[in-house]
Amino acid sequence: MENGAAPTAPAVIVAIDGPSGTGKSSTSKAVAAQLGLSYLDTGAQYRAITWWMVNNGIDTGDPHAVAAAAGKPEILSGTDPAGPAITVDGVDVAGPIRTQEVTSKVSAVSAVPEVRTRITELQRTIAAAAPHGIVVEGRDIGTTVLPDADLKIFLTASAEARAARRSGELKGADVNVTREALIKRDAADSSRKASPLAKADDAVEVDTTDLTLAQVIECVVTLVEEKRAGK
Ligand SMILES: Nc1ncnc2c1ncn2[C@@H]1O[C@H](COP(=O)(O)OP(=O)(O)OP(=O)(O)O)[C@@H](O)[C@H]1O
Ligand SMILES: Nc1ccn([C@H]2C[C@H](O)[C@@H](COP(=O)(O)O)O2)c(=O)n1
Repeated sequence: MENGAAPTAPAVIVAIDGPSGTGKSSTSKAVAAQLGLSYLDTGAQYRAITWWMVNNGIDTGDPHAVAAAAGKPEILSGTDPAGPAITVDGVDVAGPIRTQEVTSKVSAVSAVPEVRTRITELQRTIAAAAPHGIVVEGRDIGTTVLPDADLKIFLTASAEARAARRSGELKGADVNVTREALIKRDAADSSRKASPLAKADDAVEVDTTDLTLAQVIECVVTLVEEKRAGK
């Protein structure tokens, strides 16, 4: 370098999609932190708008009511992988969006096209503003939100492995009940008309069933580094 400064790596956009419990959040946060990238949890945004609907008495089973209210809440997402903040109308909702009530209603709310248009716009704005690049995780990032992402990963794992992981988090939860709930949510997310959960044709599929989290992180870091090196 002429001025002696270290060369900076070009910004890189990484899309990580997959069903629930495949390790998207854990992997994306760690990869972003390791590579100095921003991080966006798009599921948290759909959870946040669902939380707002519930708190404002909107019938989440009524797509017309959800569509009419979709533009009202102001959702702000932080992109620090060490502490990804999320607020709705200035209220910190990082905890409340993880309740069972929100989890059971988020698929219906996120299937409403007006909701997806609104949230997709937010996601694209955030990704475009990331100074060194970003890891964006969700269900339709590689197919719809960022179809020109530099690298697309689609994580999978058996329903049994995913249920065991989730049951480990939700102390005392019955693994069979957890498994059925995961399968039901994935079916709803995959079968909706608007931008369903799907693998992009050019995504690299990584089956995490028999991999440790550390192995998955290492695999994705290597794929990003290879992409950056132009391989
Ligand atoms: N390869 C792995 N091996 C063992 N446990 C894992 C692995 N990957 C993730 N986990 C654990 O599984 C749980 C779910 O992971 P995570 O939240 O990252 O999944 P997710 O795909 O983002 O799920 P969701 O879409 O529901 O948010 C976490 O407790 C995480 O630590
Ligand atoms: N890009 C996305 C991300 C998430 N959703 C919906 C569907 C999920 O069931 C829900 C919650 O996501 P999670 O926090 O479990 O990752 O949000 C979506 O439709 N599109």
